[in-house]
Amino acid sequence: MSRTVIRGGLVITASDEIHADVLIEDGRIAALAATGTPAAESWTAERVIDATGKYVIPGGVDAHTHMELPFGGTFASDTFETGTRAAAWGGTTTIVDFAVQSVGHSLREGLDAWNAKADGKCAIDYAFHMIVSDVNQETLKEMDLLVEEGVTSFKQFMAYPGVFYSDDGQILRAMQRSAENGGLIMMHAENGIAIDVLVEQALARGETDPRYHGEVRKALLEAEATHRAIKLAQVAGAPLYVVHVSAQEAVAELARARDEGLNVFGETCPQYLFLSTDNLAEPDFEGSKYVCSTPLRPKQHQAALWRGLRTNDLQVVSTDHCPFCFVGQKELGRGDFSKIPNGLPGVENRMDLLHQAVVDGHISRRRWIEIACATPARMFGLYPKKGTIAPGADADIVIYDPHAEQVMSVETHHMNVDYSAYEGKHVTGRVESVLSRGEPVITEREFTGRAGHGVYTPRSTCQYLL
Ligand SMILES: NC(=O)NCCC(=O)O
Ligand SMILES: [Zn+2]
Ligand SMILES: [Zn+2]
Repeated sequence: MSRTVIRGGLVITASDEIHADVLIEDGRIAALAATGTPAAESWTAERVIDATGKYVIPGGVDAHTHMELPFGGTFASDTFETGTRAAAWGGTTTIVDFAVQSVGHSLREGLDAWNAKADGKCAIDYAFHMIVSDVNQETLKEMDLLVEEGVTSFKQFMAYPGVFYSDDGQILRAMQRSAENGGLIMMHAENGIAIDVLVEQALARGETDPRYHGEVRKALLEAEATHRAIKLAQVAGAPLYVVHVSAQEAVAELARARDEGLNVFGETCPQYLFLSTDNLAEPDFEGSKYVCSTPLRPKQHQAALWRGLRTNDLQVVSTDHCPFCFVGQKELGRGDFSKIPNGLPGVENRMDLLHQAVVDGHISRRRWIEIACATPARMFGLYPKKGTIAPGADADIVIYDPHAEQVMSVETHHMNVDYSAYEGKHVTGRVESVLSRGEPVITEREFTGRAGHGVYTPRSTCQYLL
């Protein structure tokens, strides 16, 4: 039996903060005991990690990543190998990525393809949601099978007509199915049909710069789609999780639905909390680095997002990590913002940025762990294996130095992308060491993991329903 003890740290979970030692046996947490007590002192182990003065927190659960996603004629630049290694550097020990059903193909074909991309490559554990792009009778039957085997959430798009888009009828059918089989529909809520009209009109006026991406993808069209998705879910009697919420008007729709007692949930991302349309307006095509959908919003939307995270009208912060290099990828949209591949890098930055939110007073330490670890694990059927520090849980643990100072930069990050969305940002706090199922993946700021350590992790259904 292999044993590790982590001594002297402040153990933080979504519910508690205690000075405790943590005993790990064979990759799982075996026990916690208050530091200095006879019980803790009696533990012996081959590996002892001194966490004095540090936080001992659950590994992050990033429930929204896109490694190698095909988009706009190119592929997201992080592979499962590079992306999960970068995630580990940033204190994330589980990702839930999106397998894609292409139109005319089955869900199974998409899932098999994504399994093949990830198999043997990942440094940390991983699971899959399924993007449903082609709702038909076969797809609906396949959804039942996928839920049974641990792919329990399905993303649909009200945006991107002709690519991932589903109409209201297709959405309603998938929601009705998920009401029966226990799956959770994740919605990209933007009115893509209306947006495409505005894109065409903007380009006809010669408005081709990246900043127009933010102007045509209007907050009202995010709010309208969010409202419609909520009503469709209500008709179907299904729970709903709205991804990458960025507009204050969309937060208001979620808050109203939750006040009515509906099982409606919302996720936002660090880019909406820390970046804005000011970035999209950067000159010399630099704004393309910040093109994602939903788009970055004017700064005043950020207050509503922080408030939503405090009031639990928003429950999760994921990255929507979908990196494209500036050179050769974002550049595809020079002269036409609609051709810029959509997405930002961030899988390595999330835990640190949210710790900075603690330092800045936006959220408490326990809320940091709740929105970044515990709730995503519960929302997507991974709890308590993932997302907490408790006996029986996987020993996915981060030793976090809350006093270290760092400056985020492409020069020092590990993501396979040629820019940082947070270049030059000063952050207090840094990951020092990371264990994945008890194995050291980052050891005092050295990568000690390996491709293939991470395993596919089937999920149960949502554990967060009212
Ligand atoms: N968000 C984004 O811009 N790219 C990834 C695809 C998606 O999540 O819609
Ligand atoms: Zn989306
Ligand atoms: Zn996404």
